[in-house]
Amino acid sequence: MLRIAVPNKGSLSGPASAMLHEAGYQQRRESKELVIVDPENEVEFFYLRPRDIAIYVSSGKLDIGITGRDLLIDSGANAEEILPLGFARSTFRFAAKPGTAQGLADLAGRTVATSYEGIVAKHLADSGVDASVIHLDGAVETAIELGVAQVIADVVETGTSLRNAGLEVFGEPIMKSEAVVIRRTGAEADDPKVQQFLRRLQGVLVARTYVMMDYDCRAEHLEQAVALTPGLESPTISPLHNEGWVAVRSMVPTKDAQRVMDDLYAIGARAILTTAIHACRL
Ligand SMILES: Nc1ncnc2c1ncn2[C@@H]1O[C@H](COP(=O)(O)OP(=O)(O)OP(=O)(O)O)[C@@H](O)[C@H]1O
Ligand SMILES: O=P(O)(O)OC[C@H]1O[C@H](OP(=O)(O)OP(=O)(O)O)[C@H](O)[C@@H]1O
Ligand SMILES: [Mg+2]
Repeated sequence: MLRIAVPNKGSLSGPASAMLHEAGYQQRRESKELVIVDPENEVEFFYLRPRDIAIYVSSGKLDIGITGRDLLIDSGANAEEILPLGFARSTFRFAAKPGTAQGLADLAGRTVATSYEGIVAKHLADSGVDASVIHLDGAVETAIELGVAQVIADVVETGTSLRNAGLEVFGEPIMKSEAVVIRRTGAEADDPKVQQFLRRLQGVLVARTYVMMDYDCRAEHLEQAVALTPGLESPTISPLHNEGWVAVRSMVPTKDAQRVMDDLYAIGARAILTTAIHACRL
């Protein structure tokens, strides 16, 4: 049975369970459940604190886990990212009161408050900056107002939390993060159970990213049309009863679908339809 760690709280928890559910796996029904078995899919899910997941996976007791890239790196655990999942996207940045710091050099001799001590200490050491780091569990934005630190390093998504605290980011982003699937570094790469699990999640990612597009066009416009809708491999072309016309079927990135439909219409394509993809294996 494949043993998988799933975040039990915070920004990663809901979207991770939703993705697993979409991939056909059973998920827990209430938030107090710690472990569930999905016998049909031969998988056991362990609901763990997001910060602990890399540690469990690196110990080899669990085969794979879902966590944040920033949490994985911060943990320093012997685990590696094998599939980015596209949710819980954020950047990790320094911030301070406006006008008090412009770049890394301004950190020298100051105190940085953060929940991600591992990332910050390494970044400072790599940059040769001598600053102190103080660990706080959360709500680090308040540390400056309360005089515990002059600078913070924290997760930034919309920037609302920083704005509310009267702070501004400075310097280059320290890293970009999103939810990722991880496994123990050096674990057997082609374990068929792991590969099947990854294919299912990749199927969800594709279903979320693409729509299926169908349309009819005149044969003489086919090359132009196909250039607009090249698909993943190559589009399917079928003859129509009306001579000189063909039907085309191709996968199109959802974000481009409306523009592609306009462009197809402009070259004379008609009956242009898009439909959602619910699941797929590439
Ligand atoms: N506002 C946010 N937007 C996007 N991703 C976020 C946000 N806050 C945290 N994350 C991401 O979630 C992961 C942290 O999960 P964790 O559960 O520790 O924190 P949280 O979501 O802030 O929850 P909490 O602090 O309530 O426990 C990290 O990968 C982080 O980048
Ligand atoms: O840029 P934003 O959209 O405001 O999002 C970023 C904020 O979200 C998270 O905080 P959370 O609400 O989880 O509280 P925490 O600081 O206690 O973790 C993170 O720690 C930032 O504070
Ligand atoms: Mg948080």
